[in-house]
Amino acid sequence: MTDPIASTALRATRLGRRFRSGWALRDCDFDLPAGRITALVGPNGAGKSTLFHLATGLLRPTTGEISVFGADPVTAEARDRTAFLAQDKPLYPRFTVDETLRFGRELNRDWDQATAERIVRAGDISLDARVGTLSPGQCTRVALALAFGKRPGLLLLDEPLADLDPLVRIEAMGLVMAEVAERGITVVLSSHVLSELENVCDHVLLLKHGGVRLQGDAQQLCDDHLLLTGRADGSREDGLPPGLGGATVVESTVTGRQVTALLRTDGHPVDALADDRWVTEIPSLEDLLLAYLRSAPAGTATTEAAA
Ligand SMILES: Nc1ncnc2c1ncn2[C@@H]1O[C@H](COP(=O)(O)OP(=O)(O)OP(=O)(O)O)[C@@H](O)[C@H]1O
Repeated sequence: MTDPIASTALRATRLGRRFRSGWALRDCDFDLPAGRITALVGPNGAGKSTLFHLATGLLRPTTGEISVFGADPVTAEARDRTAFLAQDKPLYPRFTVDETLRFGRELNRDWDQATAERIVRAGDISLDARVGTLSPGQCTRVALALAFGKRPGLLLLDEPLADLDPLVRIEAMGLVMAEVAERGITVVLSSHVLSELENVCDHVLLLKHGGVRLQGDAQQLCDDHLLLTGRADGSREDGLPPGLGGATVVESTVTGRQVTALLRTDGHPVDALADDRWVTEIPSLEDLLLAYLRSAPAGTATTEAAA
């Protein structure tokens, strides 16, 4: 039998963090599987950065616990295995690239100089260049070289590509994915660009108002839902037909006479949708995440002005 602790990279139990302004995270329970790429999604202020800071030991929980491969994030064991990259990459502009990598080598016992140099050289960046003279895309590459040079088991990426133009962004994402695939690194990636997550992530953690709203295997979550369109039924306010059985309405929008809805069915057939008035399909990951991000608390419908 697999050891559930060994196969879990990041685990939170009743995790909460309060600031003066209130709770940033509250009562969060989740397990992020090792060797997978998790999309960490949530609206502004949902608590994503707070979660990264708790996972790296930069912040301590107010309540509950968080562990990295079973260890407290402030321990050397956890720190050695974790690399963290945020949008504001903490590089010293006066250092050369070579000095920056030397800094990484001195701070990390298990440093992989060959990988770090390869990542830098692949971007045509001279080791003698001063960091302050590099473009944002080149700085990202150097920051990624530092992160991968650490040989991390867990790579935490807090919107590290947000300031890059689309082409550089695609290139940087390609670099991350190639390195991750080669080494079986666990990744938690936060991004507001949902279309980008679809191709790279196979697990999902969606936060809203400081709580876990959705989590699980990305494909399974899509399979557990139905995207539905059809002519609004007059018998319910949300335009959906009566008799949806055990299905939960995540979001429904009535536009004119048309209703679009996302239902959680957990794979069970819904008889009320069997007739040809309704078109149903498995949602894409982007459709699924958007519906949960937009949705009011369970069961509330939104009605848009008639077109
Ligand atoms: N150091 C801090 N001091 C006080 N409040 C904070 C601090 N850090 C975060 N918060 C508050 O905690 C809440 C969650 O913030 P957090 O930055 O974790 O959200 P986020 O999901 O990363 O948002 P974004 O997508 O905008 O980056 C917000 O209300 C924020 O104002």
